[in-house]
Amino acid sequence: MKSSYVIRRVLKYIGKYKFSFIISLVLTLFSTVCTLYIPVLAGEAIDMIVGKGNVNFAGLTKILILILVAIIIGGISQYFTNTLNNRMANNTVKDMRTDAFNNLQYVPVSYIDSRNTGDIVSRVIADAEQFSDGLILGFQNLFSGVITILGTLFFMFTINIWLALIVLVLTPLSLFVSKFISKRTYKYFKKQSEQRGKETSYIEEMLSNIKVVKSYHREDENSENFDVINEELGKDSLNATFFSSLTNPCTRFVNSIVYAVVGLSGALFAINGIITVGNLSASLAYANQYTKPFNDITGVITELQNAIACAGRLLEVIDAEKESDAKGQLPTNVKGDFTVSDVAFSYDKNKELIKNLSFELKSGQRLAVVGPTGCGKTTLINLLMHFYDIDSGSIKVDGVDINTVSRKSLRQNVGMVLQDTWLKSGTIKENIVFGNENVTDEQVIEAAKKSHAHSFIKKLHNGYDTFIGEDGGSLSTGQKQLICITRLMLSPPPILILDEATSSIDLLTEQRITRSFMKLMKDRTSFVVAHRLKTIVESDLILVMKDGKVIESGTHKSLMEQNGFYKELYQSQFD
Ligand SMILES: Nc1ncnc2c1ncn2[C@@H]1O[C@H](COP(=O)(O)OP(=O)(O)OP(=O)(O)O)[C@@H](O)[C@H]1O
Repeated sequence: MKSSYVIRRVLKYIGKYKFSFIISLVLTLFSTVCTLYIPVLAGEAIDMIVGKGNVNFAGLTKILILILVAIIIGGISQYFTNTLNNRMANNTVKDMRTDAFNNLQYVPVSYIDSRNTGDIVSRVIADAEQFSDGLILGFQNLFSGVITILGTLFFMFTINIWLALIVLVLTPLSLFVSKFISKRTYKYFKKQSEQRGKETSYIEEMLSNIKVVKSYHREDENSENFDVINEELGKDSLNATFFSSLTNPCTRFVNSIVYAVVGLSGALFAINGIITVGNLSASLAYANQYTKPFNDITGVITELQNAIACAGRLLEVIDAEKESDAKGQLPTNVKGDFTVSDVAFSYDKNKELIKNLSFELKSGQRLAVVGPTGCGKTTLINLLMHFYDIDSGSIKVDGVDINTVSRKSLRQNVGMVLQDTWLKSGTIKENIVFGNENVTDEQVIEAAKKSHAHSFIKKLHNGYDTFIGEDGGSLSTGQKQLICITRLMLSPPPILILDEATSSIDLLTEQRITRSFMKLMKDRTSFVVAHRLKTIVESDLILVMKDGKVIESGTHKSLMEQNGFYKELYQSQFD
């Protein structure tokens, strides 16, 4: 994404808070002018103290009151500016995060499938956070820095044109030093955060695979790999700290040069009566703080460049193209007749996967899809659910092409139980009633009894009120599937899809799942992706797939009689 485009888009988001933005700018102007005016007042005060017995107390009191007022107004303005800036930056980032998350709900499944989930999460969380930090710093330092430099020069020119010119001539030195330091500091801080990211993901990867690590005796090698990453992080952190700690001494050094030159020339002017002692003192005060805003501005500019890069990554998620959808609706009482005609589909358009797929399933019938791993069973489910668009052919439900109806209208008629179950963190009951909130406790228990989940749920320490963490917590794969089946049992849709759990579940739970799903499937059109063939012998139609193609189809009996791949597969599981 081009920086100019990102800036335009970000300004559009900030535009929503333009009222706060304008107030913040006005308050910054107030606080900076107040701060800059204090040396002038202090100079005037000094000029009122001429010598012993020659002090203008009345004028001095007035000036001291003015200084106090300037300090109070400056302080209050700064407090409100900071509050407004923080609120604006947080709200802008909050709006962008909301847009990104909302857009992710509507992007095609292929968008998520083809990307690293960790990367998407990092864009919405970490990049947004860095963008917010950059924005706050930008709001706070950029405008005030510019006003401080212009204000300082303005006040100095009004005090004495020659002293002001000396400061102006020394400006490039301030610019050069601050640019030199901030460039290097930024470079090493960036390397440090990249390296930190690497170290975090390495630790995460090793801890989440600790059993594999131990079973392959990789402990020592892992420690060595970690040492290399850690060493690199140490070096980058040291460099970053070194350059950032140079900021203060270098700023002071340049300031001291400006201060010394202004002090020396000012003293000569004062001796010759060109300026007063008060004016000299005011000029010295300005010279003393002249370099700081240059540091602030250069720091902010590098920080803003980083923030723009982060905003660009976030905007890519916000702008990701939404899935197109048809407007049509399926009839209200879907029967569940399926006609799949000559369907072709591939994820990678150069690598053919499903071709010439055709079958017909009448309402209430059961279809089982079997075949070796990677043959395209889950892909077929993806197509039936319209998660992916087919390349050619047609899929019709009750005679209506699914391409002509909205995805929601299709999916609300389909209940799915996948191997990767989706459970939210909450109680068992909350997970069962999900999407069906108006049901009673009795209905929940009745559904759980039907799905054979009741017996294990009641043994949990808090029964239906047991809290399960994200992704089912400590429940087994089979138990999670039983909860999902119970969820469907509460109000079963006319079409069902079950991707059977693999060998990771015990035989008893598997039998329970099969029994409960059989109950659910009664009189409903259902698709079962079968891994264990004995569960599908009673299916009305069995599709045997290999390399994306249906190589055999029929009932269990007819397929066994064909003496082909199915028979081989079936026998291999029982021999
Ligand atoms: N999102 C995707 N993008 C690209 N290729 C994919 C994607 N999903 C699956 N594939 C590929 O498509 C082929 C079929 O995969 P699919 O998941 O349908 O197999 P499967 O029969 O369900 O396998 P299993 O029994 O192991 O679950 C495989 O070669 C797989 O690598």
